[in-house]
Amino acid sequence: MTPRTLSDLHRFGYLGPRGTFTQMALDAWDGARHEEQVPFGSVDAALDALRSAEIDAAMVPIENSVEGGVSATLDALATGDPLVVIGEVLVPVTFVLCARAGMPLGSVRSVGTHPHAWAQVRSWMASHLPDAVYVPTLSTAASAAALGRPGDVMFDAGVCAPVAAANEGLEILAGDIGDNRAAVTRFVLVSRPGTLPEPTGADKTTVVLFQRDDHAGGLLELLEQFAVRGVNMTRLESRPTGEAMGSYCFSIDFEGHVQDARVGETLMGLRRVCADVRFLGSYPRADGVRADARLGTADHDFDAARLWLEQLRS
Ligand SMILES: O=C(O)C(=O)Cc1ccccc1
Repeated sequence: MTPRTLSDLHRFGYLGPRGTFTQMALDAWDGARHEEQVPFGSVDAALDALRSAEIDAAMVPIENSVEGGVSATLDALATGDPLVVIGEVLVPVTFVLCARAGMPLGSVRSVGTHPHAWAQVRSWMASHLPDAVYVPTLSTAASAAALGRPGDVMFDAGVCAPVAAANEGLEILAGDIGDNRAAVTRFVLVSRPGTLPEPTGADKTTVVLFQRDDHAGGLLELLEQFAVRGVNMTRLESRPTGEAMGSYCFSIDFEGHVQDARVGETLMGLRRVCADVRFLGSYPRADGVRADARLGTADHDFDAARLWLEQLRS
């Protein structure tokens, strides 16, 4: 199979509608700015469209600096037909409270937004609208779109990005209502296997690990595969597999590219001790931070050790 390159991607799906933070991430991705952008109502819908080749790539939220992992994305990537991450984008998030014209802040009884946005404005809501009922929506921009449509809506106000409120001609009741001004969300660009970005020296790799069985030291056994090869992890989450109570898999990001010797050795070690290792891609880091190979873990150290062993054997 000829490997696809990033320039072969032309139809980009994203968690919509227009005005989501995910669309901002897609706009920030150079290769997508002048290509077709297709909004989807949910992360699952976007990833299903990718699996059925309706689109070439999909931008989805994966992690927030305040709220942690986006379970819908982590679970959709851990199961089903394989997909791979080919890039990441970091977007600072700023929330506004908006409503149809003529709705004073004091009359707001219910607020619609995405669960991750709600979690990030909880303190502001507790002090300004303590009795407001929360109504979950599929995205932040979906709450603004509902308020912008004629007819009844399920809530009085929405929490979204300023651009989503402007798109729908809504009034801003309060700006910058996030509890943590430094909140950043990480989005990943996902494609089908066959696209593997070249190593840059500042890369990340994502895997999901499924253990063989539950035993004392089982997690340690996985972690030591990274430790002994000097591979630094940047995210570790356990997610239920859904098979039985207490059955978990581990979703892990770590520094390095599958082409790096220490990453290759780590993956082989994991393959030996796990029931299954799902490779979810190697891709350039959004922050460009280069990984420092600890003494004895650079590519040439592994090459020299292999040569030494070959000499012993001959
Ligand atoms: O709903 C959106 O706008 C999204 O892109 C998902 C999301 C929600 C809250 C914070 C960051 C991303």
